[in-house]
Amino acid sequence: MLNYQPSVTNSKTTDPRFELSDAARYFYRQDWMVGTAGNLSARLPDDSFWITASGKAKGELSTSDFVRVTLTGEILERASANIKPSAETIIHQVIYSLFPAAQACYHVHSIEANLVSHFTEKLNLLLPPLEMVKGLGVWEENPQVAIPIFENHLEVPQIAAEISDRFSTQLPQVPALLIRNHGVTVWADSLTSARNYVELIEYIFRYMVAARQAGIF
Ligand SMILES: CSCCC(=O)C(=O)COP(=O)(O)O
Ligand SMILES: [Zn+2]
Repeated sequence: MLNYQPSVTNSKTTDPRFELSDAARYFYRQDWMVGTAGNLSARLPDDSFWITASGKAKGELSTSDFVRVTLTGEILERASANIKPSAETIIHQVIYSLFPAAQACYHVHSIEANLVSHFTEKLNLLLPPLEMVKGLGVWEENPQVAIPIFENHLEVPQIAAEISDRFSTQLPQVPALLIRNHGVTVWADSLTSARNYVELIEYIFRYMVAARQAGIF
């Protein structure tokens, strides 16, 4: 068992579960975490991470709706034995293992993410060269940025293995990936940045759907 001792137990400033719950509520209100959809996590100093428990309504999370797990998926802390970590925890494990600077990993389901996942059959989806792309860390004129797409296998470990395999040889241009017919996952060096990345990428997806309807992109 790894030792993680928050300086003040359940303090809003030190316990990331409060900020994760706030973010989930915000995403729920945007229709990006409808019902139980999506999962959010935050890494702790000992490399374990808090992740949303599986099947919880994301608009009304409390601190007991989280599970603390290791990078290998071992459960360290939970409110009760019947609470399970997100069914997609292994994807968060892969992201934290591949990207040591990642402090948060957010996964949401939006209608637009599912629509744009059909704009190509390839492994990468080209994003429009919008100013918003700068918010994802690409400061180029007319940026040609693509987001990696993965197939939505029934077995989540297969999705995670494909993410791990592909990213081990080719790093993505932006800290985001799309699972076809499923949703987007972003990671960042802070919880605030992860929330911003979700908003930015969802804005870009909304633009792509609207632009396609207008015959632009
Ligand atoms: C209704 S969402 C289906 C499962 C899923 O894709 C998801 O993001 C939520 O799963 P979790 O186990 O994290 O609640
Ligand atoms: Zn999901």
